[in-house]
Amino acid sequence: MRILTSGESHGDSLQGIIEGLPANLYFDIEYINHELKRRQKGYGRSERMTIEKDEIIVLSGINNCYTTGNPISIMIKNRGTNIELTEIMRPRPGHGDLGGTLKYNQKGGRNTLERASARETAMRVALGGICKLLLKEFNIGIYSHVVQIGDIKISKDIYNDISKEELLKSDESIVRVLDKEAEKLMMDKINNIKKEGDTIGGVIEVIGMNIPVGLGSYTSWDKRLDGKIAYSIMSIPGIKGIEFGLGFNTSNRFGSKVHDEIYYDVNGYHRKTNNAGGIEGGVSNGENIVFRAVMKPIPTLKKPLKTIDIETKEQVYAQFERSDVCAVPSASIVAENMLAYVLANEIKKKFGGDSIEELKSNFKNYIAGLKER
Ligand SMILES: Cc1cc2nc3c(=O)[nH]c(=O)nc-3n(C[C@H](O)[C@H](O)[C@H](O)COP(=O)(O)O)c2cc1C
Ligand SMILES: C=C(O[C@@H]1CC(C(=O)O)=C[C@@H](OP(=O)(O)O)[C@H]1O)C(=O)O
Repeated sequence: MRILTSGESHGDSLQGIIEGLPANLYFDIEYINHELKRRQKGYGRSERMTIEKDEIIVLSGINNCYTTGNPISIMIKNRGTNIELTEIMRPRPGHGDLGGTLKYNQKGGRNTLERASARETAMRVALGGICKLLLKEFNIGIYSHVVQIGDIKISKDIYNDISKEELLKSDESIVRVLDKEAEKLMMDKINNIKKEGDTIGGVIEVIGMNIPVGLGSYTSWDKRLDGKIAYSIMSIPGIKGIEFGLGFNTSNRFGSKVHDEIYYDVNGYHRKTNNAGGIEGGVSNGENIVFRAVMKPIPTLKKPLKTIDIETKEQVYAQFERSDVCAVPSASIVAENMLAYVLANEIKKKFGGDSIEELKSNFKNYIAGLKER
């Protein structure tokens, strides 16, 4: 399976293609549009999110609401196109403006901004939403929540014992946080930072549930599941790091307090802890896949940082255009859908099949075989 996106932030539309989905999968447009709505929410976003009403238009690959096995192409119309697209001569530190201008031999940063912008992540969520539809056929669910904004953290380390029902409640919070007290503090923080003309980042946690053992492989470096997930998550604009399970905290514990001991009962192998975040040796181990990712503060500051005018080489202040102050909650939805893409790809790779019926039958055989092992 593969996905491809195109389109500029303030152009007519975003376009996307997904290739390799099995035939006969119910193509639930409402579900995909709901994912798009979830990405548009979040405290600290700019007025652009009140202008955009992200919905997909299907161009090809679907017949009577079912996939055909053909590549699927979709489009999302941009509404926020009526701004003056001035050249960016005062590149913003932290954004792609300067690097893109130099690399592509441009006059300024406009063409870079248009594509480096996280507007593109709307299409990724639509394509990832299609992947979520495939995963739902296997009862695999992907959830997320925000665990930190600036220096405000949720009070409880909950990744090990949280239920799907609890996680779904993050959709009810405008910061996507499950801790009411932290929610208030985070909103205050975002308000204060906005008043100061500054921006703020944070940390998200993403959890994949009901993952079968055996996705990914250690046989070659580029087949490792954690590597593939890390790549997809690090590709989200603004994401600066990812850790699986106990992650960076494995460094300050002994092995006996890190590795998840193995047990067996009528349901097969299982663990009582999940410090590995569901992946060992580059292969899913049947526990939840759990990772956290950190997003840096938004680079466009109302009170701008120093930069150089590309034309005059004078020391000036960076350009300011309408901008988010915090987009961490939205990034968590993008991350969910990037994970969906990686997992759907792995399911397709491991179980094969050109129709959903064939894929499910192969999956069922594998799961039945595991019970005898
Ligand atoms: C959902 C989302 C919304 C964003 N909104 C803005 C924004 O309004 N202004 C901005 O300067 N950066 C915004 N960013 C972040 C930039 O796109 C990002 O920092 C930039 O592309 C450079 O990131 P990189 O160095 O990680 O590639 C947003 C990111 C995401 C994921
Ligand atoms: C448009 C989206 O995010 C945009 C991402 C973004 C950036 O620089 O990354 C800059 C802003 O765009 P604008 O300058 O038009 O206000 C955000 O609104 C979106 O998430 O759909």
